[in-house]
Amino acid sequence: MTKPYESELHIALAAVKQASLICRSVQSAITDEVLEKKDKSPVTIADFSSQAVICRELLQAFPADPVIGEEDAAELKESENQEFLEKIVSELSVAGIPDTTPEQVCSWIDHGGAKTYSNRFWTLDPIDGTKGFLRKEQYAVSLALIVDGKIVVGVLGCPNLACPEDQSVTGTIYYAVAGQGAFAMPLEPDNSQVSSPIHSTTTQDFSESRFCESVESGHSSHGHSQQIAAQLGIEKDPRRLDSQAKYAIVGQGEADIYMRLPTRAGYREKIWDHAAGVLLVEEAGGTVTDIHGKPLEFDQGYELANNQGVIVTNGLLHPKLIQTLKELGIS
Ligand SMILES: Nc1ncnc2c1ncn2[C@@H]1O[C@H](COP(=O)(O)O)[C@@H](O)[C@H]1OP(=O)(O)O
Ligand SMILES: [Mg+2]
Ligand SMILES: [Mg+2]
Ligand SMILES: [Mg+2]
Repeated sequence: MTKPYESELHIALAAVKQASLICRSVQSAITDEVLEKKDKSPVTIADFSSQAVICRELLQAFPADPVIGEEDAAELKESENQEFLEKIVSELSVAGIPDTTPEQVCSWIDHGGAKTYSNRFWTLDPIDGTKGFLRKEQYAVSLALIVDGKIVVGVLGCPNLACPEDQSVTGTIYYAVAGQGAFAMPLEPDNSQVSSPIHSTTTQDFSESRFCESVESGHSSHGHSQQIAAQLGIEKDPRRLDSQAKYAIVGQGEADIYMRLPTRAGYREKIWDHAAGVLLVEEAGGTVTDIHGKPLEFDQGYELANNQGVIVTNGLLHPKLIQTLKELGIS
């Protein structure tokens, strides 16, 4: 008997793996090849290459499924970016992807251009933590399937994160299917037999807990997290790392808490920055809400329009943390 979403998981794992290996190869060679987006954030050859290969796989396997991805090919089609596009095409062709013409690559990328909610869709962040990628630190390739507003499959490729089972191996793929648990396996070699379950911690005492947060103080208020830590008696130094790798760190019990505290009231989190990570942590035994303690709503389009910030814990620490945010006037 097949398990629910078995074929979706199989395709998602293969796609994220392929993209993660391409990102890894671009990262080892990267110089200063960055395009600045309209919101001034960076995007690289690897972001576009990753979105292209994952959308190509999804298009072949599930042609009717929309993909709400972070990137689109509009800027790549501008003549001044022709050389940049050529580099993406060449990266994909070196990786053995057939039919790589500039037009085909743009059309794969634009397959990820859906922006509105539907009852079954994928959401994709081809590189989450592009700034971490450029610093040669942490980043993640993140893909999730959402059905009727619920995250049912989540796959997170973390090419620079040590494998929980064997710290000498760098590069881990995490995955979860709703109701089936959360797992980690090495990105290489290709052997899905070696996947092992991950679990969040059972820490109940804040003085023994560790939290993680973004490296970027513009993405999450470090001042507020320090205030919360002082109030709750958290003594350990926070771990700062880029991307949804933070969800993996809580999911595998290396930290008890991940705080993402709004820096400005108007910012709305994007679904592709959270979906895979949320399912991973929930299936590992943890809890995810916004700063008000409300569940994240993945049926609002490409943004978490009804939520502010994100709080992730092992579950046990959740109520007190949410209460403290309120008491300190942060939520
Ligand atoms: N003001 C902001 N608040 C929260 N997250 C942000 C903000 N600006 C950008 N981001 C997103 O944070 C993610 C990186 O997370 P982290 O800081 O935890 O590594 C990126 O996906 C980035 O989006 P984008 O990909 O558009 O740059
Ligand atoms: Mg992102
Ligand atoms: Mg991204
Ligand atoms: Mg980005």
